[in-house]
Amino acid sequence: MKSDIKLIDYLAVRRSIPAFQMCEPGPEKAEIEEILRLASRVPDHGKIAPWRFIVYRGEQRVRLGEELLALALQTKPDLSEEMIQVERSRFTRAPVVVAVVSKAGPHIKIPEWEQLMSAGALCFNVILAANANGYVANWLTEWFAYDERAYPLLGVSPDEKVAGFIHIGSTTFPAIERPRPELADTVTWVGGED
Ligand SMILES: Cc1cc2nc3c(=O)[nH]c(=O)nc-3n(C[C@H](O)[C@H](O)[C@H](O)COP(=O)(O)O)c2cc1C
Repeated sequence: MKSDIKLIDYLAVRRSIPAFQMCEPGPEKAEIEEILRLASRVPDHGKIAPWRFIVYRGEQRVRLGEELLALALQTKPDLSEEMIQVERSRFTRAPVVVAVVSKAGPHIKIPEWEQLMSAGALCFNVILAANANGYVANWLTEWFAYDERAYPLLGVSPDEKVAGFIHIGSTTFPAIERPRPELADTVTWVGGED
């Protein structure tokens, strides 16, 4: 169900819901397309779209969990039973997982850093667009975002980077407020302090 909360009220309370607190339903294909279309309206210096999406849905998420578990066992053969279940369920906690993949690289005009930041902004915009469509979301990376052995399984090329796996679904858990930084600790005023 689409949210009609006022933007300023939304921003005042916005929170992620952890992936392990998610459940069905997730967005259908047409809703996912709407979420990704809205999210793509992100600042992008040079209009080069240095990123792309991979959408993981359905039974393929089970396969991915098993393959990630096999990789995790290669690294640590004595994984506890609890961690085996954690690895297995990496892609099944949420009904839909969207990878935001950065294609940043050398460009005649646009610094690579700016291309990476656009991918980060895109991750957050996927969260906003999912929330606007009535779903909760969570931006995770986890070990396999940084392990190139996992890239072929995930459909990521060796010259790409994973900016985030955005988990999208529903929840029965309330969003609990968390501490936020004090402005005094994060803002430097240059003139006009009073
Ligand atoms: C780039 C990035 C990667 C993250 N990766 C993880 C992760 O792998 N595991 C985790 O528990 N949280 C991770 N987080 C934090 C979660 O997104 C967390 O739920 C979120 O920061 C909660 O804040 P919010 O409620 O204000 O959105 C990551 C955050 C960012 C920005």
